Amino acid sequence: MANIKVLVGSTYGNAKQVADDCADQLNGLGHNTVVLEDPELDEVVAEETDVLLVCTATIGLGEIPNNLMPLYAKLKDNTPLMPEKRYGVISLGDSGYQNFANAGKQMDELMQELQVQRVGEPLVIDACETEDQEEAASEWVSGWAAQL
Ligand SMILES: Cc1cc2nc3c(=O)[nH]c(=O)nc-3n(C[C@H](O)[C@H](O)[C@H](O)COP(=O)(O)O)c2cc1C
Repeated sequence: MANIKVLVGSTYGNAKQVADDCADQLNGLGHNTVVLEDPELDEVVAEETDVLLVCTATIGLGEIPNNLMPLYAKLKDNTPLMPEKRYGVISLGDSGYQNFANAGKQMDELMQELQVQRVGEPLVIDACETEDQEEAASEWVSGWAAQL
């Protein structure tokens, strides 16, 4: 079973809610999952961290939410390579905006840069089209967790 850190990027609470539900689900499957609302670099690079699950909304003009931005900047600056870790991405957005789900794309690119191994395809949840975001995430997590 894996030690999973959920890296949340949330302004209004949607992504946080999805992250909490996913953590419950993963813990129910026997994993050790912790949701980090203000993730620190140390917690992410820690040896005991096996898997990173990014769960972020997009804000502003396609930006990473304020609570996740410090980690993004530190990872960019320090570029700690983590080829032994795995990750997945849940990206919340609204296709009514120009830079649809851009924060999830940025986090995905960063993880690739840091050589973290991606598990599965990122899940993109469009607020315009998805009535039940938690349910969409839950279905995705089932498939994702099976690949861990
Ligand atoms: C002021 C504002 C700006 C937003 N900008 C974008 C954007 O550029 N791209 C996008 O895909 N979604 C954008 N969204 C939609 C949010 O990502 C979406 O509503 C998400 O579910 C919010 O999650 P949160 O409650 O965790 O912050 C924006 C929403 C607001 C309120």
